[in-house]
Amino acid sequence: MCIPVKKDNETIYHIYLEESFAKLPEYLGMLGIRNKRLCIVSDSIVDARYGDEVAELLNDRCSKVVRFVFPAGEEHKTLDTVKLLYRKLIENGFDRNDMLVALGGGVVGDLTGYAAATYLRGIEFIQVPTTLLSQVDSSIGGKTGVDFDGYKNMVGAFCQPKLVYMNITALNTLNDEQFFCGMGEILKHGLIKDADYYEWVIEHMSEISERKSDVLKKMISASCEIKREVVEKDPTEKGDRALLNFGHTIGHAIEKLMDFKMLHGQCVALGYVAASYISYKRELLSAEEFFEIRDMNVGFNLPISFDGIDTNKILEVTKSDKKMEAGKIKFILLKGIGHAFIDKTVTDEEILDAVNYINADCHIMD
Ligand SMILES: NC(=O)c1ccc[n+]([C@@H]2O[C@H](COP(=O)([O-])OP(=O)(O)OC[C@H]3O[C@@H](n4cnc5c(N)ncnc54)[C@H](O)[C@@H]3O)[C@@H](O)[C@H]2O)c1
Ligand SMILES: O=C(O)C(=O)C[C@@H](O)[C@H](O)[C@H](O)COP(=O)(O)O
Ligand SMILES: [Zn+2]
Repeated sequence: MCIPVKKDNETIYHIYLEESFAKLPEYLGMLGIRNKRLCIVSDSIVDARYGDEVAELLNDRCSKVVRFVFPAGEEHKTLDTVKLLYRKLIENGFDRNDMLVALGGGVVGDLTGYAAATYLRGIEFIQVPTTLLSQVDSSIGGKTGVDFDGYKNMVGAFCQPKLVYMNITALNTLNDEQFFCGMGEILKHGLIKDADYYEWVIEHMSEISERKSDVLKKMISASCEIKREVVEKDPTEKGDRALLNFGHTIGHAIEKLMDFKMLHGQCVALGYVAASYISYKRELLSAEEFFEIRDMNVGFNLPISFDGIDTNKILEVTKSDKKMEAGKIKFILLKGIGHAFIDKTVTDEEILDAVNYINADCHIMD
């Protein structure tokens, strides 16, 4: 399956859904990519599983393959890691014609994309996403970047990949916690844009949890389509791309304050329960809709509460995220399932109330 992503009516890259890595050289060939130096960037876990296989496949296609591997985990999505990658590229004589290959989850993809955007003022890169989250979300749309002082994605650039190649069989080696993280962004896609898709995902909960490949294929391609449509219309987040940030305003604050012990997809899922709570209190969501959103997190092994962080601290960090405009937080709310909108009128009291709702230490959840 192939999904073209366009800019000004021209295809700028394709997203391929495959069942192995085998076709990667062929698609690179179709892009005219040959005799370049390639640097495969991976974290330690992905490199150990897939690094040799992918390097071997790419060997025939290029003049040199080097590998850059960093320790797995969000805490390594930093400028320090990017610096080590720049050094590796310089040591191996990488010039503007050469290319980076992001083989891994969203951490690898965001970091590699940022290095590609900045090394020699920009070289090409491709995304080979290996987690559910990166296949449905982070590999598409060209948001690249790293965290800074624990603040999420504070340093970054928009930089589009030349190709997104996903091997969905790689999802079989993901552990359950990481697999269900991807469901946070998938449920988000349904909640902000497509009520029918949201209901379809819920109806297929057991097949998804069992990782039935036909169902996963349908779900991944549907989510990729939703993300494609949003980023094509607004590639640099001047407007409606911000809808993809549903759940992230509070989610990013929790992620930081938990020192990345809670995973991105889990924090997003918690963040959208809080945002949905605000929507419910404003009577934009019915009680039935709100409780369905909350309870589906349980169904997909996603959290509905956290503990150990002060609610006021979350409000403070929320206000340091990127989504501030003229002192107001750009909040994403729902007006019914499938319809998200940007709202700049959410008050501190509403945020505190919503965060208290998901804060297990406040014991107000029924
Ligand atoms: N750029 C964007 O648009 C965008 C969108 C969503 C999320 N993100 C970012 O993505 C990151 C989260 O991505 P993630 O959830 O993929 O996390 P991740 O990259 O940390 O990967 C999760 C874990 O799974 C391991 N792993 C990866 N593929 C595997 C496989 N096939 N088998 C076994 N283990 C595997 C990794 O080594 C890692 O330990 C966050 O930094 C988030 O901010 C970016
Ligand atoms: O692609 C986007 O745009 C998104 O917002 C997707 C999010 O899932 C992703 O986590 C993104 O990195 C968050 O963007 P940020 O600008 O708030 O860092
Ligand atoms: Zn996200």
